[in-house]
Amino acid sequence: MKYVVIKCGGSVFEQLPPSFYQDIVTIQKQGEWQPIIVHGGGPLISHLLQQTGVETKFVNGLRVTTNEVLDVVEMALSGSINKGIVRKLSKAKGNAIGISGVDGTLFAAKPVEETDSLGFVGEVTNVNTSLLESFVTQGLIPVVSPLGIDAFGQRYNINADMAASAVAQALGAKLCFISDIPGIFHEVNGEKQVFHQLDEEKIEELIEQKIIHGGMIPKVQSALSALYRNVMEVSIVDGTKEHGFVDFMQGKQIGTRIALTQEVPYV
Ligand SMILES: Nc1ncnc2c1ncn2[C@@H]1O[C@H](COP(=O)(O)OP(=O)(O)O)[C@@H](O)[C@H]1O
Ligand SMILES: CC(=O)N[C@@H](CCC(=O)OP(=O)(O)O)C(=O)O
Repeated sequence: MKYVVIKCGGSVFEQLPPSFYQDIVTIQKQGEWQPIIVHGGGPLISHLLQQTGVETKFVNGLRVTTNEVLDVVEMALSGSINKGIVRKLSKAKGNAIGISGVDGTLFAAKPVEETDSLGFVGEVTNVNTSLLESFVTQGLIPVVSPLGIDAFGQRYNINADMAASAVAQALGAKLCFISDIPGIFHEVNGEKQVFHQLDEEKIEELIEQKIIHGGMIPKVQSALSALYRNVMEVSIVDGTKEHGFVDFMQGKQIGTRIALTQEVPYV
């Protein structure tokens, strides 16, 4: 079975055309590629936290997550957003199942390395691929919210780009990040110029120059770790454009494609 993991960013939900969901259903029904959606929802989480008067802070694109924040993250991602996507796919005559990474230990998780100052921010240590495969075998499109769980039942908030990358790595899938920008760009004389292709060296340079910043940092890092481990193709695609996902599937030049120039050290 060939899989394509589609990561839908919270930044773009409101702007996605109905054709986006129809295209996913069409690809699934054609049968060659099985879509799996992993979604974010950062803006809704921030909005709800603001409404409840809880402070929210990001470090290198990752949200500092206390237990209080976790409650809101779970409610927003595994509730409202996850079920909203399932309904939209259903409206597009698709059959989807919405689950969180906690269900069936889809995402076994541990605290992210580097720092413990991020609180309950996790990274995926294992993906329960047989669970995903069993849904797909039944003709369902999995829609996954990025929370994980450890052996002690502790839940973690996982950046959705990192979660999508982990799924793509586990399945050897293609990976498509759907976001609200035309691709990774820099500004030249006030005009946005999109990089159509980037490799690991250029990405490092752009992060150092702060041209890549904020939420784009975990996205490019997730893209690179996917390419180092088993993922054949990664692009960042503009979800606001009609049929961007189909163009990606057809290998057209669209958004920013990330590709390695150096040899993959291991697969
Ligand atoms: N060089 C860059 N090119 C494009 N977007 C960038 C760049 N650097 C930072 N960004 C930011 O990254 C955002 C996309 O990441 P994020 O907010 O996490 O979105 P999503 O919810 O789609 O994952 C863009 O909206 C933009 O503000
Ligand atoms: C640890 C961490 O930062 N988790 C993210 C999870 C949601 C997410 O990644 O949403 P987007 O894809 O819309 O950015 C957060 O709390 O915002």
